[in-house]
Amino acid sequence: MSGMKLPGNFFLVGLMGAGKTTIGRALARATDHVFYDSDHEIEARTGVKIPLIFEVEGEAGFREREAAMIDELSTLKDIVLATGGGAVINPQNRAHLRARGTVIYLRASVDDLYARTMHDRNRPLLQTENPKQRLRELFEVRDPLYREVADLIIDTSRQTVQHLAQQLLHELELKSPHAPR
Ligand SMILES: Nc1ncnc2c1ncn2[C@@H]1O[C@H](COP(=O)(O)OP(=O)(O)O)[C@@H](O)[C@H]1O
Ligand SMILES: O=C(O)C1=C[C@@H](OP(=O)(O)O)[C@@H](O)[C@H](O)C1
Ligand SMILES: [Mg+2]
Repeated sequence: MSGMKLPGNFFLVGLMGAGKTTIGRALARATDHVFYDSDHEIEARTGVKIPLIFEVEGEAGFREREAAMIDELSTLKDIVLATGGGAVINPQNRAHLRARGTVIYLRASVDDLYARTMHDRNRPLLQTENPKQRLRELFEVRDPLYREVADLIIDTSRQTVQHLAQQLLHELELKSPHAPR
C-alpha cells in the first residue's frame, strides 16, 4: 500500500512478559498494519491452548509448529508480528525474521518480566518451582540471540504500554526513508 504509514513488516522479539503481544497490537493499530501473534495463530489452527500442545507434543512439537507458523506469517506484507519468546532459538526463524522485516527487541529486566508473568498460567516454561530463576536462565541464553536479530532495541522498564508504542513509532519513523519528518 503506497499511502500507508511506515510500510513493511515489523517483528517483535523478546522474553515472556516483554510486551510483544500487547505492544505489537498497539503498533499495528498506529501503523494500519494487520496484527498477528504467532502463538494465537497456532492456537487458532490447532484449536487448543499452548500449554496443551506442550503437554501432548512436548516443547519440540511446539517448536516445529512455531517454525512453520513464522515461516508462513513472515512472508505476508505490511504486518506486525508478535513472536513467541523462544522463536529466536531456531536459526531458520532468525534468518526469516531478519530477511523479511524490521526486527524490534523489547528488552526488560528479569524482575519486570517476572512481575508481568507471575499470575499467568498460560506459559508452560514458567510453571516451575522457581519461575524467576527460569527467566534468569532464559535471559542469559536468549539475550544475545535477540540482539543478533534486532534492528532496534527498546528498553521497556518503567514505561507504560502507550508510551512504548509511541516511542517505537517515533523511532521507526526516524529509520524510515519515506517517513515525513
Ligand atoms: N511496559 C509494560 N508495563 C506494564 N505492563 C506491561 C508492559 N508491557 C506488557 N505488560 C503486561 O505484561 C503482561 C505480558 O505482556 P505480553 O504482551 O503478553 O508479553 P509477551 O507477549 O512479550 O509475553 C500483560 O499483562 C501486559 O499487559
Ligand atoms: O519463551 C518461550 O519459549 C515461550 C514464550 C511464549 O510466548 P510469549 O513470549 O508471548 O509469552 C510461548 O510461545 C510459549 O509459551 C514459549
Ligand atoms: Mg505473547
